[in-house]
Amino acid sequence: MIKVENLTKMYGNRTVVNNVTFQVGKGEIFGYLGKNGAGKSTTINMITGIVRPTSGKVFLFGQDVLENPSVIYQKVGVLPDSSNFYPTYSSLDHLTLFGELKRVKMKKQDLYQLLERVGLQGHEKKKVHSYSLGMKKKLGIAQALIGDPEIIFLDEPTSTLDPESAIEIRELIFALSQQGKTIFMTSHNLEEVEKICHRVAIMQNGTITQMGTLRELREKNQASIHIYLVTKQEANAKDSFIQSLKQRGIFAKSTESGFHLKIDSDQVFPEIISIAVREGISIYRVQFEEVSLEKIFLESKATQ
Ligand SMILES: Nc1ncnc2c1ncn2[C@@H]1O[C@H](COP(=O)(O)OP(=O)(O)OP(=O)(O)O)[C@@H](O)[C@H]1O
Repeated sequence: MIKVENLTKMYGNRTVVNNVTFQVGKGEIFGYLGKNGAGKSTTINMITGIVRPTSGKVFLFGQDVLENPSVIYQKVGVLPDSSNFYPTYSSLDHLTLFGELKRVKMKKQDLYQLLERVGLQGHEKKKVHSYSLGMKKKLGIAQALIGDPEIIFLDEPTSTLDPESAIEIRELIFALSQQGKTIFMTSHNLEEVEKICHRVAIMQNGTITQMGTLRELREKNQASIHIYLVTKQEANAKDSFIQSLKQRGIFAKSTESGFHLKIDSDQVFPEIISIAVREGISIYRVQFEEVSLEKIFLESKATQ
């Protein structure tokens, strides 16, 4: 649905997006991460036709955006990094106006439904100057959903939202992807990205330094999965279990409450269970600890 090839943006002598290439498929939630100034918004602005690339290509639905800009407006929704609204207009007024600009015919009922989807029910007729930052963000998301777009770009969709609203918006994003919509979102909230994104790209100083599913990033970064097993076993039975695991090349050591194991892939887990059964080890509790996206992100910074 989205294909970006060698996309570059220079402002004067400064390269703010440098030779970026990626693709996003239908129904995917793609997370674009990076610290402030990394070039995330500039990438979105180039894909959505707001900023002209210095070089490179952008294809949406297989069509070259620079050659055929009309595709952008018809089937694409955008929540920009900052939305400007008319203070004396209500949510209903804004959606009506944006609908007209996008040439989408919407009945009053559709507008109410859209505002309910983003959690603005009860505020439809209130003027925007009385809105909190979070309410303006929700209005921006409603605006992005006008015309039921196939590709939705969301620049920081949950920043400024309270935790409850952020959960609602995450559920909405997830539901949109379940309906086959393609979501490209930026976020600073790594925990959020871990929860909802199918794939991520990490951007640093205009360049993508890591890209893939979380599993791929973990494997690429040789990130181990730590497993803690709680048991009430006698010491000699524990030793025998540890020896069997070591013979299979699995790191294992005894702890006060049981065992600490380290594996590179969860594919090994069924074998661990088989060995435990064979060795007569009763396991009361299992705790997994996987390397977080935050760690990958921080380590990725350290390599620069
Ligand atoms: N119109 C412009 N002219 C000159 N420099 C610009 C312009 N727009 C953006 N930049 C610079 O490009 C760099 C990337 O900006 P961009 O807004 O894409 O970053 P970002 O990753 O979205 O950051 P944030 O998380 O703060 O939104 C920044 O250093 C910014 O100052």
